Amino acid sequence: MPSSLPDVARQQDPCYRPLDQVGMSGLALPLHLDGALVLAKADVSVNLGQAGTKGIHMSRLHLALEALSEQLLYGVKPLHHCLDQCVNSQQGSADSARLRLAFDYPLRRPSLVSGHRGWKAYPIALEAELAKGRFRAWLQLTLPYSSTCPCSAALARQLVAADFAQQFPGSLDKEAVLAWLQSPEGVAATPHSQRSEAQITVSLGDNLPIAPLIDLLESALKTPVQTLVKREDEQAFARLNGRHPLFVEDAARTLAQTLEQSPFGGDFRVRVVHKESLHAHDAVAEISQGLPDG
Ligand SMILES: Nc1nc2c(ncn2[C@@H]2O[C@H](COP(=O)(O)OP(=O)(O)OP(=O)(O)O)[C@@H](O)[C@H]2O)c(=O)[nH]1
Repeated sequence: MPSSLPDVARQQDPCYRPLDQVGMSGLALPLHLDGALVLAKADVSVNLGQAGTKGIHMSRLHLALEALSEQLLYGVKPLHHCLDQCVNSQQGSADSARLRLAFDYPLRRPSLVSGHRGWKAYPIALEAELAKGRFRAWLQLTLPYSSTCPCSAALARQLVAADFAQQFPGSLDKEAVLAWLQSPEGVAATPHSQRSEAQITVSLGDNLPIAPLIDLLESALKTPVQTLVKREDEQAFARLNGRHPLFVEDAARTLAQTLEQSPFGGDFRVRVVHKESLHAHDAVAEISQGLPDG
């Protein structure tokens, strides 16, 4: 860099106090993640621990991110190396760095029974910090799923049973029952169900198990939102919702137990949000182990 150029960021003055974090936010960064090319929004920063220094070498953080985008991310090591570069590039004025990479992770999901499949994008964030030599990383992911209210399901069944008894006293003519059930006045009640979200944070070891974690948690929830649906798939989905109704308490406990019993079971935080079709508000629940509440 020609030394003739003014370098305002390097000005020294006793009035310049240390800063907790200085860096860049919202930088567009393509990432190569185990077979998927994603476009991330990157936030990166270092602390400015040296009093009397005006600014950091901002471009050097950018250079570290550019180097990260050229690597294959099969684990968290490249994140550690990137943060190392950010700290070391500041010539002793920084001893910690933070990184957040937020992106949509595409996965092709099979239909329930029809043999088709469709893409789904999962909101993911990778967070990492290097603080005085200690590296830690976390994976945040959001899983959309369907939740059918267990109480509403029981109330609906009671109504349908009562209508049945009234409609078909004594005999049970199967054909007649089916015709009635398919008629507009046949199904007197359906439980309320709604789009719901599981917001999961897990601490990471060396690996970056995004797809395996999604598979594990979706199979635990039983009713993830679907991609390509034929009528046979929709009927199978109706059966799954009927068989596995979920309060927010059930969803939070199921996900926490699944994480505890899995290889990913380090520190975690589970927050579930049911965007209730019964209310104008959401039902929420949270459980965490080793991580601060959200
Ligand atoms: N520290 C800092 N730099 C900023 C800010 N906004 C823009 N920049 C610019 O970031 C550019 C790159 O910063 P540097 O890394 O210092 O660039 P450089 O000095 O040419 O490169 P090095 O010699 O490697 O430091 C400079 O032109 C700064 O003016 C800011 O808010 N803080």
